[in-house]
Amino acid sequence: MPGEKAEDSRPIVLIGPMAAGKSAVGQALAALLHGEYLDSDEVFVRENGAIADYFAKHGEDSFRELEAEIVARAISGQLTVSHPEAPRIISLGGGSLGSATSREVISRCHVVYLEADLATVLPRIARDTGRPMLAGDAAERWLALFDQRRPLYESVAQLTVDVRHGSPEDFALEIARALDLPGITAKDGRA
Ligand SMILES: Nc1ncnc2c1ncn2[C@@H]1O[C@H](COP(=O)(O)OP(=O)(O)O)[C@@H](O)[C@H]1O
Ligand SMILES: O=C(O)C1=C[C@@H](OP(=O)(O)O)[C@@H](O)[C@H](O)C1
Ligand SMILES: [Mg+2]
Repeated sequence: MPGEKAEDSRPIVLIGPMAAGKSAVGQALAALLHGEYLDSDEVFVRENGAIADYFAKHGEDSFRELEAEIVARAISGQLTVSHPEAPRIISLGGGSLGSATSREVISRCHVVYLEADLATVLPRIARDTGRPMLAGDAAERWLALFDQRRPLYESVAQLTVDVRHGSPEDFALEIARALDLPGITAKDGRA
């Protein structure tokens, strides 16, 4: 019908560096859209225990293999428990795009890159947050990994959101509007 937005069942996938807010924004977006929220790290922990413990026992390569399998299962709908037509919002771990398979798998989704900087994430990573990739000098590690991974984020992003100033709810609304999702108006978020 004229003026009506077409249904679009592609999942919305949030990517970006550690502590940018992928999980927080993903949850806010799922709440806004009455959709299902999935988080690759949460699935990993449910199935394998704490990420830091897993790294210590089995190493990063083994973590990445399992992470890529989880991403594939999440995108394909194998982990979905809600109504098949409910919007799906999937937050990925910051290092998941190192996998070429995962980059390929998410190319069929709305891919939203949460772009942050060190000043924004510093208060969030200053204490131990259970992220083994930030062991040692967390700020230095974050910057080095961001430098290395930024081209990957940029290469797959269909929408980039600057998350330096605002709340997860602000960014959720910004994403919903930018993707022109059914049920969202420019004014207040819901049709
Ligand atoms: N926009 C925001 N403003 C304030 N705090 C935030 C914001 N986004 C995330 N946070 C907080 O920062 C921390 C890291 O966020 P998280 O969503 O886990 O990041 P990611 O999943 O990208 O690693 C959490 O404690 C979260 O509540
Ligand atoms: O960037 C990374 O290599 C990692 C990011 C983490 O997820 P967040 O980006 O949600 O912190 C988690 O997957 C793991 O600790 C490794
Ligand atoms: Mg997260």
